[in-house]
Amino acid sequence: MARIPAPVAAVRSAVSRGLADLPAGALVLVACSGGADSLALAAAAHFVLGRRGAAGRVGLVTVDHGLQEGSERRARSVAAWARDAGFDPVRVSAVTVAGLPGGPEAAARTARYQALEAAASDLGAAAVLLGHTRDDQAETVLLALARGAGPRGLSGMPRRRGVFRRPLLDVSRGDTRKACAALGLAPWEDPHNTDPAYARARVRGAALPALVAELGPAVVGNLARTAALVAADNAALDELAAEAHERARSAGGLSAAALAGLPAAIRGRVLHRWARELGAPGGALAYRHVSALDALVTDWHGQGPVFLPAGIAVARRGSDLVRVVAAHIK
Ligand SMILES: Nc1ncnc2c1ncn2[C@@H]1O[C@H](COP(=O)(O)OP(=O)(O)OP(=O)(O)O)[C@@H](O)[C@H]1O
Repeated sequence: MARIPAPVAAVRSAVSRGLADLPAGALVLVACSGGADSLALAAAAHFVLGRRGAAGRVGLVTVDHGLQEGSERRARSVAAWARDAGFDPVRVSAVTVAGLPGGPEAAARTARYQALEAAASDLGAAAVLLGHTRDDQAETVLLALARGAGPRGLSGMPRRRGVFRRPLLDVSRGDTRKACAALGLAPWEDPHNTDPAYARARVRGAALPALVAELGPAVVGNLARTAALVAADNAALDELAAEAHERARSAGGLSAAALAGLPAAIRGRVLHRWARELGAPGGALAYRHVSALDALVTDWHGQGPVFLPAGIAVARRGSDLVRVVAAHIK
């Protein structure tokens, strides 16, 4: 029997581990752009679930963002390959990106995840697989470090969230490419991946290779491992903060005395949670907002209210932090 090339085996075993808990007969969808990562993922999911016989069901969804010349053709050709290869069901989801908030990259991502979630729910899928690799995770961590993101950003992409799973977070991009080559699959090259207009493309093309050249190839895996370690710490601190938040509630808002006794890492999280609860949107709530709230607790000298995004104001009244409306601000 011919030996299975090592990169093919690496991708298959990662997928097999990532799907081990799924019940027999559950439908798994692969989110496939046609790029090397998700093509290798699709081939591996097909193999792994195929071995389960009638108990393994694997479909494929490809999203047409309609942003690039030829995107419809690409989506059709990924779908045609999938049907030939035996994926069932196969769906092309066309989305409208214009009008969604954020830059073009963020808007495309939002539209894509919505379409994938909708496909999972229409088709009754138990999981949607994404092809993010160890290299993608390392890039995410580096970008998060560079913009001063806290532990939430440094946690990188989760292995699972809702219906989504990322079974390739321990597999290198080199291996997904080699797996495609070994299987005779010709991946689509996304021009955005090398377009220097995108920060991620510059990290991929220049920043991370420079770190690897200076510090050695282990940097990529080490950055990805940092994400996993920080994610575990962060989850534990979030849980402690949720409990501390309940204890710090007072009739009017939050008790400054209860907050003052907390470690800074927990206090900051409680203040962040409370600001979200008051209606401040997560994306707009920044470090400086939470720091200003914190100063109402730890550096109280009669300062005025703190203004949060979405027109929310918080002031200290006696020993409490309370939400105030503009008319009551003195
Ligand atoms: N147009 C699309 N249709 C379906 N799934 C997509 C699409 N674009 C991205 N995805 C999913 O999101 C994952 C991450 O995509 P992204 O473009 O950020 O990274 P990538 O490393 O270039 O992935 P790939 O090599 O698979 O294109 C992909 O691996 C795939 O699972």
